Amino acid sequence: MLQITDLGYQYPHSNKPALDGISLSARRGEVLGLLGPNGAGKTTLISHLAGLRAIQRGSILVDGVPLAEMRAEAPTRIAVAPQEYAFYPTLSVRENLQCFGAASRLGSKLRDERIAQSLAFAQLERFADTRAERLSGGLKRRLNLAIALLPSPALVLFDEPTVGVDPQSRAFILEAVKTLAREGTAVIYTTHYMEEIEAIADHALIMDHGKVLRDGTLTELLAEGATRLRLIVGNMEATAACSLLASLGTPRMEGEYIVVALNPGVSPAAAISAVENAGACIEQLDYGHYNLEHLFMALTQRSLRDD
Ligand SMILES: Nc1ncnc2c1ncn2[C@@H]1O[C@H](COP(=O)(O)OP(=O)(O)OP(=O)(O)O)[C@@H](O)[C@H]1O
Repeated sequence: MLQITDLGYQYPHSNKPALDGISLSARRGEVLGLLGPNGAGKTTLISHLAGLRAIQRGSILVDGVPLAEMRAEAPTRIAVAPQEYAFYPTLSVRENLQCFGAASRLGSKLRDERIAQSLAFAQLERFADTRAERLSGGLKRRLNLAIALLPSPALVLFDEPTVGVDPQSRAFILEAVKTLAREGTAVIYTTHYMEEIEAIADHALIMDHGKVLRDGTLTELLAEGATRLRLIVGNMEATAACSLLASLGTPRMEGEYIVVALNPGVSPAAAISAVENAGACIEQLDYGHYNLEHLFMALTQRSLRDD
């Protein structure tokens, strides 16, 4: 549905690109999770899709048609549910939807139908006559969602939609996003919360410094983590053990532990033998597979939430 190829973008007066050759595709019926620490380039990417930036390098195609052309013909096919509240605070929920419905150029009959459907989807019927500014944080996010869905977009971009919402609304939003994809919409979902990606994404893309570091189905990405060995060695300096293990995987220190992501085909037994054959003893050991957080940290050397 959406094909981005080699997208590059550099802000004026900046000395490095915010996007540096991003390629990705999003499909109908699927959630693409976009993960990246602060400054990775997520917002710059989304603002391209929202039509707010002219393409400097590369291409964005929607069903084979260049984005700018598609936007001119059907401006409401792509919707953005932004991070910030995007509604009129002094209008009621229904008035907001009427207002955005008119702006989307929906005919009056279709508009009423879509308002009713969006209210129902976001479960805001009870609050239809409440002024938007009186809603709780979670309900405000749901109003953002209802507004984004009003024109039945084919692609919806969510920019960290659960930041600062209560757990109940968060669960509701995640379920709504999944339902949306199941009903055939293409969804791109950016977040700092790894567990949200694990809960709802079909594909995930990890980006940093304007580049894609990994792209794959969730199963592929989690399998890629290879075996992760965590150990404490005795009779040998940890730095020496790390140098020894560097031929079998990627070691790093995590507190008193050495954590090694083993290279493909290297068994935990081989790593243990290597350490023991060099005269060290293993004082503590456990091993398992990466979760998305481990993979993310191994790729970016950063935590998602170190901001
Ligand atoms: N208006 C701007 N002018 C110059 N540089 C900018 C501007 N906006 C963003 N940048 C830079 O572009 C890079 C990508 O920023 P962007 O906001 O797209 O990242 P992000 O992944 O959305 O981060 P966050 O999670 O903090 O929203 C960063 O290095 C940032 O400093």
